[in-house]
Amino acid sequence: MSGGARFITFEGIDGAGKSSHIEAAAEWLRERGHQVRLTREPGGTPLAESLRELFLHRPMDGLTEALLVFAARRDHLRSVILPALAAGQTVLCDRFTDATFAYQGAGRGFDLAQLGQLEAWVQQGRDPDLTLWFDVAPDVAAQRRAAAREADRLEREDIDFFARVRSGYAARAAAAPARLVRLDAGHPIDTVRQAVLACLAERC
Ligand SMILES: Nc1ncnc2c1ncn2[C@@H]1O[C@H](COP(=O)(O)OP(=O)(O)OP(=O)(O)O)[C@@H](O)[C@H]1O
Ligand SMILES: Cc1cn([C@H]2C[C@H](O)[C@@H](COP(=O)(O)O)O2)c(=O)[nH]c1=O
Repeated sequence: MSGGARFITFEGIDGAGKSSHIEAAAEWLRERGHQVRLTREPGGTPLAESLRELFLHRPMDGLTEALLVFAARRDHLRSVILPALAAGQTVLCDRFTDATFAYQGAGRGFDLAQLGQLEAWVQQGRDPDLTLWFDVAPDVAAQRRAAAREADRLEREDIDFFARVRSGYAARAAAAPARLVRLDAGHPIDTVRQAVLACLAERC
């Protein structure tokens, strides 16, 4: 195993296709000697999974959303992510704090400086080493979601909301270009998978 990125997050608007690629990424890394821990946000611990259920299905405002995801993240970090990294594992996480800036920040209009304070307080500098941002047009993502499943509370938001969330990801990518890699998720799924594996080959 080479000594590259070990905390890797997968991001994008709902329906971009990121979850479709995490298992293949894990398999590719395992074949190269990594011990892989797969997890997700909100969630990843019993407490955080309980918060996820509330988050996805109960009505609440943007501040409550932000506080809930950071509470879940605190439990997830201390119980799962940090111990796994300390044990030398590679952590693949389906969403992390970029999602909070994109959804609660750009999507809901929550104050970005306040989100930055929560980020610093909860993470104490532990950012992902690498983030794969699956970028796709909101109308394409909406078609994929409609064909795949029933919408949860967030997925019932309109196209304008997802356009703002997408712009939130673009802003995060512009602010951290060495960490956040944009993949064009509008391509066919096999093409996207090749791009994911090429990125891992370069960075892990
Ligand atoms: N490149 C692609 N082209 C066409 N369909 C795709 C592509 N990638 C994924 N899909 C399909 O789109 C649907 C949504 O994919 P997936 O659940 O991976 O998205 P997601 O970004 O993880 O969404 P969410 O974050 O809301 O869970 C699935 O039915 C999946 O098979
Ligand atoms: C971490 C995080 C997530 N969200 C939103 C994004 C999605 O709509 C859901 C999670 O569903 P998924 O199918 O597991 O992707 O939660 C958010 O708004 N803020 C966050 O910080």
